[in-house]
Amino acid sequence: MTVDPELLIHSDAEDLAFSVAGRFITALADAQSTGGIAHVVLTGGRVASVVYQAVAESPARVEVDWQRVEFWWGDERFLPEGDPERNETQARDALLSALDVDPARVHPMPTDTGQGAEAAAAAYASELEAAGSPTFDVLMLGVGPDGHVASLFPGFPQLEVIDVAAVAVHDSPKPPPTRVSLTFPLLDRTREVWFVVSGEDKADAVATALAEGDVPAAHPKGQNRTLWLLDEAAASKLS
Ligand SMILES: O=C(O)[C@H](O)[C@@H](O)[C@H](O)[C@H](O)COP(=O)(O)O
Repeated sequence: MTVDPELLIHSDAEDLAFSVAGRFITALADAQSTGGIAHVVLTGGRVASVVYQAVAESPARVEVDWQRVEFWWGDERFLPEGDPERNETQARDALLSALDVDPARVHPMPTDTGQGAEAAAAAYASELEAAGSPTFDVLMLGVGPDGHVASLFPGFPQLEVIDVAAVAVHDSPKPPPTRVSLTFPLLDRTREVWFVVSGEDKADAVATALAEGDVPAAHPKGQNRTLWLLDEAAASKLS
């Protein structure tokens, strides 16, 4: 059963980032209090990076046992290890390096070692299965101006894929061109889906998605909650 989206609108990008950081810490602490291990799915992009920084700098981070958090990614730019453009690199620099995480519980999508993005996607699907195909506690998503989420872009065939957990994406309209992404069924295998969106350039995509229009961001729904965590600029086209 999925529930209607909830909107929380913040004055600006900084207020949004600090609010999401606090919510993130609380959600992980709550998940640990009931289930022991918390599973979270990270996203890429500028807004996410600011949120990660705010988490890393928050005094409240001590509320979470970071050794008992499993970190997954919703998508990845398919690049060599350590490439600054990888979502993994961004998350390690802004968040993970500041926390006492268990390296065995950090699951980046494969780097480009010449094996191809299809093999990387299959390997990630296998890693998720080997981990017991967990339901994620929190899945964070940025939203593109075109309404993409993760690396699921409007009009791309990956939007229709429901029989595998992860797919390769080529010719992405957002560089770099080759990516790996979770599919919609995996994005929905989540207790709480959070869309974290800032900026006027996203306002049309936000309004279209919330009106159940034809954009990828209209699809992901949490099993318990779907939160749209916005700043006023991103919410400016909502009636
Ligand atoms: O690999 C990526 O770029 C992200 O996963 C992508 O889905 C991102 O979250 C959105 O494009 C929003 O990015 P911004 O926050 O930078 O606008």
